[in-house]
Amino acid sequence: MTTTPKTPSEAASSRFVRIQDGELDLNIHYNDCGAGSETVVMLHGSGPGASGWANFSRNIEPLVAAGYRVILMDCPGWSKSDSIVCTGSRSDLNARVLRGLLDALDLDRAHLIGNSMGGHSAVAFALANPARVGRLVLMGGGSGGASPFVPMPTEGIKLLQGLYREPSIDNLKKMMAVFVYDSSDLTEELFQARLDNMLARRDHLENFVSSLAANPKQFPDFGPRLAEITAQTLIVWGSNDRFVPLDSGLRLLAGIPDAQLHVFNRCGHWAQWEHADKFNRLVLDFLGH
Ligand SMILES: O=C(O)/C=C/C(=O)/C=C/C=C(\O)C(=O)O
Repeated sequence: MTTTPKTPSEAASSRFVRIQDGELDLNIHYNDCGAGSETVVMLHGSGPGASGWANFSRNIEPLVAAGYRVILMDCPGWSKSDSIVCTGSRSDLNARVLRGLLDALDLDRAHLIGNSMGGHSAVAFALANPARVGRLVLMGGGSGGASPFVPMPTEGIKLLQGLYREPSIDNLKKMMAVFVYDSSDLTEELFQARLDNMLARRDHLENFVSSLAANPKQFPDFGPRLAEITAQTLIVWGSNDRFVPLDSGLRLLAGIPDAQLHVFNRCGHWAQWEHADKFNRLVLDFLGH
């Protein structure tokens, strides 16, 4: 009889690692779930109060049950990881930290699933460490750069930056209303958890604002380098994404040689949450399970 691997709780899977690389010396938090010969790393988005565990709450269990080891890395400046002012490319900073984490865990290679900033960071990692990437899944992100169709910064990013500057429940609700297609799915419990996460780390909020002031373009445009990506790539987007518009996904599709794009209607910036069941099936099929 086979037994389905169980997903541990956040507390039971919570770990820290110290990453030292050149001028970087950071205590980084991650969750380590499941066991398997293949590892999937999930990288969260850049919203205030985001974390790997919160961004991927609907996706961890199916991957663990399918036999993957799932690692959720909290990027520097989010959740229980150390805070930082980032004056250069945040995508590349996160990629360096991820390389340090994989080294510390003795992992040569992993599949990467990145949401928004996590997608930008996954692409930065794939460009710098091509041999260490299995397959790439990019949702609502993968490269910075301007949209020819939508005013930039987008309405969602303006609300996100406003929330960093004035972290209040009203500003959180304003941002979340634009974040997903159907905001009736958002519960008071979810708002409260997110607000608690934000307010628990005011240093992260202040450092994000200082980072933006020092360098408004935290996520560089990888457009000219996308053809270098050798990993098979699944791009997933919501057609109603008001944070990072769908044409960014089309640019990734045009640039990454071995890529496919799946677009959900009635979906905003959180495809892995808004269409979790279909998203999980897509990803498991793409990864080969
Ligand atoms: O500015 C960008 O290109 C990226 C924006 C984000 O990463 C926004 C992400 C928001 C979340 O995923 C969140 O959970 O708040």
